[in-house]
Amino acid sequence: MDTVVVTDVPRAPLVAIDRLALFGVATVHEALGRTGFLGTAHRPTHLGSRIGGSAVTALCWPGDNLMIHAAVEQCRPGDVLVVTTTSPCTDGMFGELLATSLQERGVRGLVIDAGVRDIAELHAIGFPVWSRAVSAQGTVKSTAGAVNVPVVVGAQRINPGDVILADDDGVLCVPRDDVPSALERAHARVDKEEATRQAFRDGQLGLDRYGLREKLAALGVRYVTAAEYGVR
Ligand SMILES: O=C([O-])CC(=O)C(=O)O
Ligand SMILES: [Mg+2]
Repeated sequence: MDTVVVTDVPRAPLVAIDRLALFGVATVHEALGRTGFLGTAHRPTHLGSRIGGSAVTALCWPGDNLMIHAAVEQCRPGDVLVVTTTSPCTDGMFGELLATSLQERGVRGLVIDAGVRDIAELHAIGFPVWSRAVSAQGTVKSTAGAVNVPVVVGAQRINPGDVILADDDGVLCVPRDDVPSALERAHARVDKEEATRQAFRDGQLGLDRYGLREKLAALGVRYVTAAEYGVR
């Protein structure tokens, strides 16, 4: 591993990130052809939070948060810190003190492929975290790692400067170059969903709206009465 701290990573424009974040994780994931989702392991400490920001990455040794401290210095307003470890770890590598430091730098939240602690205090200061675990287990500050190198979290490779979206549905990575097309496609999807929502309110069924009756027939699904099926 290169033990480096990479500075001055390019970011997407904040106005574009903010617009994308409003759509939410599920919509942007669908708009991108169902890509970018980190998986189900990262759960929010604060239900109801929805954030978007540019990734600053920290690659740490398990049980060692030295590189989180190094990463804090690289954070700018509108960033999201993404922390992972060189081997699996659930220790509470991050808590309210680090969150206070990140908040002071305008960071919007943390995604950590390890544990977090001080949950009550994180709630009190309003700093949202998506983590693999909650754990009081403390850590040391001893081993060199890296800041702002590409990392893999869950199923995704995250490059520093990629856009991270996070809400109650989980965490999504949008490659920085894909932000303009993601915005366009998310808009189109929202318009389509609004038309579908109205149709459902008006009583139309998904079976008819999506042409699924024909699909069921083609798949050989038969309709039988309860009596025919032997239901009393
Ligand atoms: O200090 C640590 O190692 C983690 C923590 O609890 C905090 O940031 O408040
Ligand atoms: Mg603490």
